[in-house]
Amino acid sequence: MSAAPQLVVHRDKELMAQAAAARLITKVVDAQAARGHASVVLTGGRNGNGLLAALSSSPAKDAIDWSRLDLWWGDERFLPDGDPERNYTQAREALLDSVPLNPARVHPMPPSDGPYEVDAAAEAYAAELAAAAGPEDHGPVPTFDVLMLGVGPDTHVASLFPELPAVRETERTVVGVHGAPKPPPTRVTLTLPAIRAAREVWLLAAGEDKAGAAAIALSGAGEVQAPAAGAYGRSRTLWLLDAAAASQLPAELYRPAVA
Ligand SMILES: O=C(O)[C@H](O)[C@@H](O)[C@H](O)[C@H](O)COP(=O)(O)O
Repeated sequence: MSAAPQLVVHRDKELMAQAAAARLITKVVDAQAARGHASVVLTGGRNGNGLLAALSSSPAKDAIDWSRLDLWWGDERFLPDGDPERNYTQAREALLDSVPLNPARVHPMPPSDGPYEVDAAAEAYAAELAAAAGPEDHGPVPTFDVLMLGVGPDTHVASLFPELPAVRETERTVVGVHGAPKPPPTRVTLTLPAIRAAREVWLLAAGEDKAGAAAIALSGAGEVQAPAAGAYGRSRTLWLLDAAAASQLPAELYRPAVA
């Protein structure tokens, strides 16, 4: 488990998206220089897609060798392929369709109109992760360089919602979710053990509606009641917030600059 979470607070959500995109470019470029490739887990939602859109418009984006980038997803809404509400569809629109990725290295979670019902889809994705893991990895999941998570106002991350079965999973790396409080109700999600295989976990929280969730998750809440509290990386856990989302943090965690 990494040390205590690090916090970076930006002026507003637009700057947070731009700065997080720049941070991701640097992280991927460094990983590719060090290991010849990089592995990133994307997240859905406004903050996650905002980061991808900011990256798409960054003049530095082609410092990344897109052909040597592995992309995975932290969760997916279990909908038909191409559905505009799928995280994969939204990531393609925000960035992926405009960069020269190697399709063999892009790993969307299965859609609902494929060969699997949701629990089998989760098993299939777990098998894909296990097949990509090597002897140097920690369990049946590749060691992701960066795993990004949007944070819900109820402190959910990926599709791990407070008190529901998925957040309590300690063995499987991917599970199906039934009855999610955030529509659509049926989803596929990485579990906390899979999330914790990442070198770095970045939690994205911008907007007033995330202030309570950030305060709860960063003030010692348990992971079942506050899943974001259980999301940490092997070497780093980084919260990327804007001032609005940081507005309820205890002073010992974040002291706003005097205006
Ligand atoms: O499928 C999803 O909806 C996302 O993966 C979900 O985990 C999202 O990241 C959070 O709900 C935050 O979403 P916002 O950034 O839109 O608040």
